[in-house]
Amino acid sequence: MTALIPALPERAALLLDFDGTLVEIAPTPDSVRVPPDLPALLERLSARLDGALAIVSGRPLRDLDHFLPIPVVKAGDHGGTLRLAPGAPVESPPLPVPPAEWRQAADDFAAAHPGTLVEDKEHGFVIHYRLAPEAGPAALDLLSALVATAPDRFALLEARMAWEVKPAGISKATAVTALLARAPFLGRTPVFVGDDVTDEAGMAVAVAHGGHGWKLQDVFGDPDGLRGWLAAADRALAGHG
Ligand SMILES: O=P(O)(O)OC[C@H]1O[C@H](O[C@H]2O[C@H](CO)[C@@H](O)[C@H](O)[C@H]2O)[C@H](O)[C@@H](O)[C@@H]1O
Repeated sequence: MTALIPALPERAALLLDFDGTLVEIAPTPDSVRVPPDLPALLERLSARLDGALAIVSGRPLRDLDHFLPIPVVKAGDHGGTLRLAPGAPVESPPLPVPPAEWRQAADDFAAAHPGTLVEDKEHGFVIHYRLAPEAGPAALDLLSALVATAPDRFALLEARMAWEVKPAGISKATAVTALLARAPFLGRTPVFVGDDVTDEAGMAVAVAHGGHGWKLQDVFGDPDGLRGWLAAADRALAGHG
């Protein structure tokens, strides 16, 4: 696999998904393990790319700050939020909040389906069924019925062993488009790496800008393979490649 991995293009901009890409999938959202040397590696790479490295995730920014407490560009909430630097204002279009009854219905669902759990986001929520796979179809039925009552405002997103209610009209394409329009990303060759269907919109924008959309499993195999490649890119950019 390693021999086939492409090199980082000249004057690249790196756009990296988090769950399942930079870190291995864990049983629950809170139990993700970040390798101790990953934050420093990402911070170094960002500096070597003049800041043109962004984490582009479905997670809220607060989660990204918790797992990666480093000053790199972060886009969260599947394109709903963007922050160019720590302490910088969070850029976000006006987004709807799901009705309280929807959120209550998700709690009721979790109570009735042991092993499932509900993850809250400011403008949506997720039903995770990784620990109760048999509940996946029922979660889909519930959430698609809810979203069908307000399709102009909300959309249902399939994630890995999870279904998410999120605002309609935003995606990782939103975040990547916004980033590539401004410095330090503007004019660079974007490389988006992700593992999930939710990443495909971001990959498509990178390709449309003359760059690459790399599916983790196809190019790197697993997050460990990607981290090794990032470390090699770091050494190459430092002139020790
Ligand atoms: O865009 P990403 O950074 O890939 O985030 C996508 C979602 O990831 C998280 O859920 C997934 O990862 C969990 C931890 O490994 C796993 O337990 C779960 O089954 C996966 O679906 C996160 O919880 C979501 O908020 C993100 O949208």
